[in-house]
Amino acid sequence: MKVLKFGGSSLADYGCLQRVRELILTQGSNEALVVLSAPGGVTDKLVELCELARQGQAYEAQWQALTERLNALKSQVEAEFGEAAHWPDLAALADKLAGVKLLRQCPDAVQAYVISFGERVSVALMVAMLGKDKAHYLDATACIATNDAYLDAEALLDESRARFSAQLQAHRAQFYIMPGFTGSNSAGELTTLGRNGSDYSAAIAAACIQAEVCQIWTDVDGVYSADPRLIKKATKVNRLSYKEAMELSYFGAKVLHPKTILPCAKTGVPCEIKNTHAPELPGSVIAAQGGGDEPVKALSSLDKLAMLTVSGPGMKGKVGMAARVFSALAKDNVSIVLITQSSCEFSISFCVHEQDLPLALQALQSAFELEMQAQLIEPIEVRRSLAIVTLVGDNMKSHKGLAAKFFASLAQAQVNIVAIAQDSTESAISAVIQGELCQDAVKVCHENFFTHVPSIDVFLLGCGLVGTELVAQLQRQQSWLAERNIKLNLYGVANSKHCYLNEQGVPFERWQEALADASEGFKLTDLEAFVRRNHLINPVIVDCSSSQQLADQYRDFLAAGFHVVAANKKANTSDYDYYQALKQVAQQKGRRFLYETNVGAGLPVLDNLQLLFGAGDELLSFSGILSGSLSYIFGELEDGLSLSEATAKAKQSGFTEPDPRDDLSGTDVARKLLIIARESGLALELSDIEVEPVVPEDFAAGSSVDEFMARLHEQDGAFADRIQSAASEGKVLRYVASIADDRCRVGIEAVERTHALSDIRDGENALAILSQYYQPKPFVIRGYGAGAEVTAAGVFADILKTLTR
Ligand SMILES: NC(=O)C1=CN([C@@H]2O[C@H](COP(=O)(O)OP(=O)(O)OC[C@H]3O[C@@H](n4cnc5c(N)ncnc54)[C@H](OP(=O)(O)O)[C@@H]3O)[C@@H](O)[C@H]2O)C=CC1
Ligand SMILES: N[C@@H](CC=O)C(=O)O
Repeated sequence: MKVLKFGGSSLADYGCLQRVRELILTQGSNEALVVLSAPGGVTDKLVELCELARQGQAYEAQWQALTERLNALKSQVEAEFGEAAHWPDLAALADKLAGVKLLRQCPDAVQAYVISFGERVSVALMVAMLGKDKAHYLDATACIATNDAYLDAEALLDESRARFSAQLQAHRAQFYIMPGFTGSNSAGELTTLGRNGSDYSAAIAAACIQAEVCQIWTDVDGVYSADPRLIKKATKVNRLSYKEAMELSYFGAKVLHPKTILPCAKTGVPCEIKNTHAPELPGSVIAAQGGGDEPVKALSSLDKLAMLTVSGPGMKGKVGMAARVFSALAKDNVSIVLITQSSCEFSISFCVHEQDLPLALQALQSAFELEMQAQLIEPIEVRRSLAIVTLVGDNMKSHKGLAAKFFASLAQAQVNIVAIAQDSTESAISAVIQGELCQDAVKVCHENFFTHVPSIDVFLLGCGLVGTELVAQLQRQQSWLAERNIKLNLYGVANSKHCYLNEQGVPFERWQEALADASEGFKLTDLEAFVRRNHLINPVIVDCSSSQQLADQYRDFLAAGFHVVAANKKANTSDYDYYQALKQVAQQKGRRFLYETNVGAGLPVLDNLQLLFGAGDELLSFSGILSGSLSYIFGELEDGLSLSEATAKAKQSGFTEPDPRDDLSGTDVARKLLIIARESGLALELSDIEVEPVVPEDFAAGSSVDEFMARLHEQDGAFADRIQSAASEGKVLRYVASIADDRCRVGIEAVERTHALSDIRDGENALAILSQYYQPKPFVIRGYGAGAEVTAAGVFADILKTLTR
């Protein structure tokens, strides 16, 4: 025989009742024992009425409304099925409430009687709907034997088994319909099994009759990998072990009452969670073997907790202290959710439900009064508003690194861990955290443990030449990314005046219009709020501006939990302390600071240097052409173009800096050389680089970019002479950067036509690195070192690197 249990949400109105009737009838000619909760909301209302009556307040109007609701259901059922419902005695219930109001007292036994009324109503209605020839009203008080706790009774399985057997034999029927939530003590008085105790009733029944299955019908598809109200991407878990289900329900999973599993586990009856509204879907099966290879099945969270710490010199090495702590709490019926003890035995910490905190404190203070007076025990420390996040999975024991991943995920969510606990079977690992961060913690942990598509959440600052090309590449590469199982979201774009953020992602087709319409400029606090609101776990700020003001904020970006990807060279060429600080804060925060495009645009220059020098190599000397624009300009000069014409063409081709004076002054090359020097271990400042500008410093100063470009032809003559004179010696001019003998220099050099650098033009860069390992022939990198496309591609590659640590 099967046991089927239907919860309150499945019985809320007449339509629901009909659906349940049909589901029962799908059993065909098979017998079934059906356990029913009260119609949705009825038990809560009865509890409220009891409380109002106990306080001597008016409850009558609400009572009236409740009885009207229930009587309306009864009339509907009787009219439809022509069968009189075996209606519970509402008048007796009204008398009880009146008595409570008169006495201003509500003994537990009375309360149990009142609040269990709804279940009897459900059963009366369902028996009438199924017909008395088929269905029998199975009296739960005659079947479930419990202890004397009227409001949170424990079932006595052996005695209940005998009672069930007798009752089923005495009343033969196809369907036994039994009210959930109730039993009776040895005196025959009605007891209740704790809130939502109907699941427990069903499990007890299933265990007692050794049912083939205990089906819990509810309003969700089964047990989820996390609370689906919190986590949109939560998925149904098909199969769990009893242990996994117990851990989950104990630590907050709402779908099952914690006490439900034990009777099933004891007798090996499988338990199945199914959705009344989608009965065709397979539910979640809970059985002896959880099955599946996944190490973590689900995660749950429990909030509104407080942690108490008992500590002091009197604790250390003293036998029986823990026992005294816990028996003091047990005496007052305080349930302990989680316990941890310091390894030096100096303190014991444990969590209780916040509602139990006053009782727990009082119990401990009176138990340790003398020790406290003697200062052997310190005043009990209390931390309120805590939560527990728990990972559950039987297979965790055979996998390494899960705890590390769990704690790293909590760190990623910026959550501080207050305490941790793991049971010795390694089926559950729990962290106590601040309650207000519980949702963040669950979201990040779920993303890391269950979402197998890693995501990168990009905010692009600077949408000029490089930034615009980057957006185009992000759009173009979406399917390439999807094939590689990567979700790359562009959530924000900003220029110097506007910042556009969109929780659905920036629309690729009209991002420029959206940005132009945005009213506010970029503020880090807005991005932080956005990330928090949307629970993003891999946010990346991409700087494709040349703004010093943004570069100065990288430390804050990293500290706020963003990765930083920079095409902008200004942070790495700020003072050396800042350059160092950025690396440190990135390391501390577990975030990446990536800037491959700072030197050689898309060429893999800095990655290679970091690999070489990170593996113990040492730089001996360096020489190369580091400027795409100057490589282009000097090549064009060789072909007969003037300096002003060549510069205009370089600018048009996207090789120059936003302000071409940065190139012609040698500053941009000096920045790149400084970065190479720093990456090689030299603690230099920008002022340490000797710079020979292409055009005199005073010529470049004080005008706008347009004015400068308009006047540049004034330098054409002098430059033509220089080219001419080099040519007469069979040489060409190149803008060369070098590090040799602790001297860093950038400037114009006349090189033989046979020299390797004479060939470098058209925007190409070339770098020759002579090192301990690479000598006498240098390690050489060559390729296009400027231009929107290669630079954006380099930025793109850096963005992808944020997925790896
Ligand atoms: N071109 C190349 O080959 C390479 C370039 N780079 C680097 O890439 C960066 C971008 O170059 P490029 O695209 O040519 O520059 P652009 O001048 O074309 O674009 C710069 C962008 O940055 C924006 N911006 C400026 N200040 C801010 C701010 N405070 N907040 C947000 N956005 C801001 C500008 O906004 P607005 O339009 O409102 O002024 C503009 O959108 C530079 O640092 C450059 O050195 C690196 C390697 C190679
Ligand atoms: N303006 C720069 C662009 C890359 O950093 C150059 O000319 O190389």
